[in-house]
Amino acid sequence: MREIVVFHLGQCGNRVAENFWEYICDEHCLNTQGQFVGQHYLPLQRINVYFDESPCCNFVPRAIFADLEPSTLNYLRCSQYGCLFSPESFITGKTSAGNNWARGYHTEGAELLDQLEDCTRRMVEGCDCLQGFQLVHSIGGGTGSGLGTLLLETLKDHYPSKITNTFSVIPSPKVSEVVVEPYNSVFALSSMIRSSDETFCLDNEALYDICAKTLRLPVPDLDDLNHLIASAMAGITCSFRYPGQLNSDLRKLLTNMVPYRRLHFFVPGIAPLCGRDSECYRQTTVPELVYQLFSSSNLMAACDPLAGTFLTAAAIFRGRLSTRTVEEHMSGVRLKNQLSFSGFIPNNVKSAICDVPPRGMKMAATFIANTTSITQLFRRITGQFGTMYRQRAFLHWYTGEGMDEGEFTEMENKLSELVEEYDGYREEGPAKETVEDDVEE
Ligand SMILES: Nc1nc2c(ncn2[C@@H]2O[C@H](COP(=O)(O)OP(=O)(O)OP(=O)(O)O)[C@@H](O)[C@H]2O)c(=O)[nH]1
Ligand SMILES: [Mg+2]
Repeated sequence: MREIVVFHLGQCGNRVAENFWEYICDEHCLNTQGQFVGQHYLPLQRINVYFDESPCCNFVPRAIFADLEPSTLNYLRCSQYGCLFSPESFITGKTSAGNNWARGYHTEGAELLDQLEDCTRRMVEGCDCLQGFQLVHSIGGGTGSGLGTLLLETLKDHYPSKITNTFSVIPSPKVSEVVVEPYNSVFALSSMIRSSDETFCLDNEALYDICAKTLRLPVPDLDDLNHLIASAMAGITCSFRYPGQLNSDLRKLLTNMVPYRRLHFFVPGIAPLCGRDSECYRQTTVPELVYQLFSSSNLMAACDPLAGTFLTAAAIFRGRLSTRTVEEHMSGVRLKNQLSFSGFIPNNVKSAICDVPPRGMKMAATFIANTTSITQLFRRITGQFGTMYRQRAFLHWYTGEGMDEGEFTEMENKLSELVEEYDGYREEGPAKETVEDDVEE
């Protein structure tokens, strides 16, 4: 079996953990104790990807939870699924990194690294054939961002042949009022260009807009955002968890989605969109799912795909659907749409069907896009970074933890180079006439 070890770091990472594992347990028919209560064999077939089977025949998530402050982990332990997790996989410090990347990377966070490494080694030793690591964290704070960066770099050193995949929550002023988040984000992102192989950008800005505009929630809270994140993570990991051909493990995902090593920042999307307490607001059909997948209001990063070029894309449909209908509509989008797809990567839009729909739905779909329009998100963050840095604002919090000013410029430049690289692959959209011709056909 091809196992994955999952890390949840910091407040955000551990809050998302609660939703994610609840979702996964539900899909694989595990109760809150990790006992299998299903009727069929299918949910068990690849359960080893995310779970270890304990001697008492229950399944234990192969996950490690760490935070510099104890409260988040205590909360997770006391949650409905709290006793599912092994007590040995919880690692805490005494006080938070105070939204300071440098405290997570250089000082306080670094002190937890040994424990994290030990715990990882134990888990890896228990694996038959580890495929890689997944990290769930936010990049706006101190622990998930700073310790997360440090952990990714350490994993790359110790396990160079394994794949590192992150689910990274990008900060937005719509959700958080902490001013130094652009600093923390640029530091984390600039390291992740090398230390992560695949990054799913979960942008609080876009998630907030989905809640407020599409789901019409009057005051979206973090649980609402996390519900969307968990749905996307379940959809993305569905191809690892159920038998199938497309992107069936982390390496295949890498091969299909990353044409250039550094350009591995993906925009996920899901359809239909549902709130955590509400049924999906209408029945869907395949054409509608496809339409929604490609629309910017369903994407979980605030960027407009019309403004960029798709380098690669993958859509995973769930439910009992006809392959032909799905293929027809997917290729229809390519032809009839104003969207532009990279001309020099043939077959860069892939789709697959998993027979098992998410609980309570007839059909659903998840989208993963590697699009040059992700630069809109990077520009937003570097813009905020630049404004503060030119004024030398809040620098002492970082220099006090051992950073020097040169590092600020260096990391800002790394991210700007990445943006330029993406821009280099942007192509002009299809000419107006060809679009109209295709529609008439
Ligand atoms: N979507 C989502 N975002 C969150 C959540 N919790 C925090 N955030 C965002 O994450 C950023 C702050 O990071 P945290 O995860 O709270 O920080 P941390 O990793 O615990 O680090 P320190 O508290 O500084 O030690 C802000 O941008 C928040 O908006 C959550 O549950 N869901
Ligand atoms: Mg915290």
